[in-house]
Amino acid sequence: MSADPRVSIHPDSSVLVAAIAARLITKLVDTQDRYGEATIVLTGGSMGIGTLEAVAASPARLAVNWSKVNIWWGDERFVEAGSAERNTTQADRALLDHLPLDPARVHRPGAAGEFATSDDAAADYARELADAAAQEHERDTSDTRPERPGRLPRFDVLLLGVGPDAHVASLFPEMAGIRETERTVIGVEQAPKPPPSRISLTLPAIKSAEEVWMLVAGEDKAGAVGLALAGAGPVHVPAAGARGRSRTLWLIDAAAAARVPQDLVRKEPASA
Ligand SMILES: O=C1O[C@H](COP(=O)(O)O)[C@@H](O)[C@H](O)[C@H]1O
Repeated sequence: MSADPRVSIHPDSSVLVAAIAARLITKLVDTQDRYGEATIVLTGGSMGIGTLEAVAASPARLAVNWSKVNIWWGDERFVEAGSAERNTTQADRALLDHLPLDPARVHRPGAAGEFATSDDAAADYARELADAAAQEHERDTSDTRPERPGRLPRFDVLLLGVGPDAHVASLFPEMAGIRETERTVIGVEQAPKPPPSRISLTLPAIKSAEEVWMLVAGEDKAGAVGLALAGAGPVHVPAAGARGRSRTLWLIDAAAAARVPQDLVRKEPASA
């Protein structure tokens, strides 16, 4: 089961990242109130890192118990550890280095130099996810949390940027990765956006998340957003396939919203 998309439009990218940060902080606090911990899947790219910077700038971040936040990544660039190209390095600099996280809960995908190929690093990340799922299943004796045995832990919120070509995570249009139905994580080679070697969650793994939030700004993304929301197929428009089990939220700015089908746009009440 997956949730139909809802669209929320903000005037520009700076309002957008501040609004996403506020939502994210609230979501983490609410989830921790309910379950004692919360799990997020981060994304790279302009909006992913902009959102983390906005969280770092918000005094409300102190309301979150960061030592009980589990962190995963939807994709990573398969380059050397510490490279500024890595989504993890950028996230560390933007936010994670400044938080009292529990290192055991921060799950960075492997790097070139640690693994021979992106496939090897992907297989290792898939194992780490499956281990976390098994531990979660053993730990979870309460009846408040749905039973989720399987190869993936519960993802409370999964963030995704969208490229101008409609790629999400490192799932690019027409490439083999977007058609993957069995594995949870794949190695990607010859990605059209540099760097060419990457690791990515697959669409089934993305769709296991409770909530998927699509973060998009800029007029160069308007075509991709319009096609994704008009019901295009995921092989041509990967963003169209990204859905959460209980919520799919498109958080976008006015420029990226230029081609959103009108019936999906939430009408704001007329101002007094
Ligand atoms: O390369 C990547 O691109 C996408 C989109 O990035 P953006 O800068 O166009 O917002 C990003 O979501 C992904 O994590 C990243 O690896």
